Amino acid sequence: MIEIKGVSHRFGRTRALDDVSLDIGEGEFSALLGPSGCGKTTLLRVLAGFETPDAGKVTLDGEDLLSVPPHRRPVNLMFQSFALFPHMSVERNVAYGLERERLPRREIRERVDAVLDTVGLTAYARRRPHELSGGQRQRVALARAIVKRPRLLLLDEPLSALDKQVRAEMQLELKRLQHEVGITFLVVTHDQEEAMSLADRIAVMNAGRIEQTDAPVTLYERPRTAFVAGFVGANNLFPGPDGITAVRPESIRICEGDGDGDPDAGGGRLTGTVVDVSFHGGTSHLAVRVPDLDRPVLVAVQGPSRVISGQQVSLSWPPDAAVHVPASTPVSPIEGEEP
Ligand SMILES: Nc1ncnc2c1ncn2[C@@H]1O[C@H](COP(=O)(O)OP(=O)(O)OP(=O)(O)O)[C@@H](O)[C@H]1O
Repeated sequence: MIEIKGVSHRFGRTRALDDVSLDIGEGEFSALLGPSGCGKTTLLRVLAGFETPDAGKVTLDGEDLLSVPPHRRPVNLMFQSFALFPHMSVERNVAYGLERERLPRREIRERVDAVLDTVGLTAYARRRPHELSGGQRQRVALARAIVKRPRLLLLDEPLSALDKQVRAEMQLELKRLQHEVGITFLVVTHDQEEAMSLADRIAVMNAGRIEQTDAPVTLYERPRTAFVAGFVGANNLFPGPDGITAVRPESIRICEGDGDGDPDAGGGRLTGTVVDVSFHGGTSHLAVRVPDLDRPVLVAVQGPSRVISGQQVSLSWPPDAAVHVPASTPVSPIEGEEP
């Protein structure tokens, strides 16, 4: 549906977008994932029409989108801050965009009622934003974005203002909604767990570039760059002569002592000292300091850990647990500057 091809954009010497290409299919739930400042918001702004890129093309169903003014694009951007009108009731907030389009009153009424029902806010239609919880305000913002029936809904860090529990609820809600309304969603987040739980496909961005676009499981199991391996989920990155070997914490077996005779060894083996153990309910996380490695090795085990801090342990993993990625040269988003 949407094709982004070779889009680049600079702010002064900052390369906010550097030759970005991405296809988004109809009805897909995609995510742009990357650290702060990597260009995610700039790409959304390009799609919404608030920024004109220096180079590249964007098409919607094969037609140029960049020459279409923002208010004529079938694209809606939902902001981080929700930007609700404080003096208007929930239903007026939701109706506002349709009133501006001068739609017949009856149609506005019907569409607003239907969308409030979809987001579960019918009982709150007369309230003002300050009389709502954070999660409810989030739903109003969503209702307002969906009621206009855009082809593409862009969501910039949609859940960042919510506390952890409401966030988890709203993640489920967002997925259900997307399914129900059949609108194509593109969400921006710097939270990899959120991207993994929401999206069918994730584009991982780093310094203005997309490093890999894949389904969450593929990104996790087959990262193609060291950045993706380190950013998507916890990982151990071991430098080697011809690249980096990435081994997930849950793939590492831990044995007390030097581990002689461990039948699983074959991928790799290291010995070290446990420096931290933390219990997370279903799993425990251990940090093991290994001579010659800058960072402790992370190990995840099921349930409580039998091993305690200060103990000598051996770590091993089977050959198929190791993913080899090229040692990427770090890139700087600032033109001409050393990273
Ligand atoms: N209007 C602007 N003028 C100058 N530089 C800008 C402007 N907007 C963004 N930038 C720079 O462009 C780069 C990309 O910014 P962008 O807002 O797209 O990042 P982001 O990935 O959305 O970050 P965050 O997660 O922190 O919102 C950053 O280095 C930022 O400082």
